[in-house]
Amino acid sequence: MSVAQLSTPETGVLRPSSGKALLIDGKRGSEEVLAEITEQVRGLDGLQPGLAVILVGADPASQVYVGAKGKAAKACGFHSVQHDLPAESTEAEILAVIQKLNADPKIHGILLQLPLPNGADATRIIESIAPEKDVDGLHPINSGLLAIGDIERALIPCTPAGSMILLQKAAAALNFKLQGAEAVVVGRSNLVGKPIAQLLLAQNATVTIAHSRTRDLPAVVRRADVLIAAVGRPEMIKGDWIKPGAIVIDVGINRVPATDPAAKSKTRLVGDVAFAESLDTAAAITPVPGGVGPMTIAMLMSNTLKAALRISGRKSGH
Ligand SMILES: Nc1nc2c(c(=O)[nH]1)N[C@@H](CN(C=O)c1ccc(C(=O)N[C@@H](CCC(=O)O)C(=O)O)cc1)CN2
Repeated sequence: MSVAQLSTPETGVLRPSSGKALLIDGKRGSEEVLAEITEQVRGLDGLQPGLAVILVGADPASQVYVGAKGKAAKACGFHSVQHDLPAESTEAEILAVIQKLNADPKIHGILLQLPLPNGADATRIIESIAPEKDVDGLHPINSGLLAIGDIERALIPCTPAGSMILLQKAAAALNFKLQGAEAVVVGRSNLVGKPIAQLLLAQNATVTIAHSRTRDLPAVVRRADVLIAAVGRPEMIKGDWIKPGAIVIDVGINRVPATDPAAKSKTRLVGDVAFAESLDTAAAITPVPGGVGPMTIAMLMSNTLKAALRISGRKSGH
């Protein structure tokens, strides 16, 4: 099924030709966000938002994502820089780059692409980023603001922020109330699971965070009016786990071998949810690719603009 063919200009929520779930179009959602940012930047007299992305090592997927971030930044009219560091860089070397960027008045947003090579821990490096330039929203100051519900002041991690926009679009299209809804988040990462749980709480949803040690995960998922799948395991959540009428936001982006031997690529992307199996049960679902992924990059631009406006004193915050 081709998502592009099914696009409806009004909502960005698409009706597929088979099954009954609406498809939530993240590509379209991201284009809307990026167009709005580009427009705002044109009107910023004498202020050019600046984004710096640090890539340590040469992971091919990370190289693609970092490249896409730079391209989006330039398309929005931002000043964009990329720092490529060797995989064997020491923590002190990465910290030295961050210190320079913290002090650089042309840079308003700093992002360390994750994961670091060889599973290295990024905690101390992230903590060295000036909180007002932490456009990934991972510094403890920003996660703390989110945890206390101060969403206005926090810089919010990009994937959760983008997921919430798609969820709200689907809820509006279905006349579905998030307030009081049972939301289940599968995955407890600092990048996605925990922040998205906080954002759902802020919408007055009743939130459960499930994870690899959760007892009877299928039963927990079956309670979900809103399901956020962020486990990073290809198609782990089966169609018969989905509650009829649920809104499903699939954050997983997993590369698996292609099933069609005639396919151009030897691999294909799938989410954490068995998509085809879920179409008849869910009320709305994000596809992979073309769902949450593109929103991640759009929300990074949104955070960079927000940071630039605050740092330059044009908007309050922090
Ligand atoms: N510091 C960070 N590191 C990582 C983040 C992050 O938010 N901050 N998120 C992911 C990777 N990521 C951005 O960094 C990202 C992943 C996927 C996409 C995307 O648009 N995916 C497309 C498919 C692309 C493809 O063909 O491979 C889609 O889903 O349609 C954008 C950004 C981990 N690291």
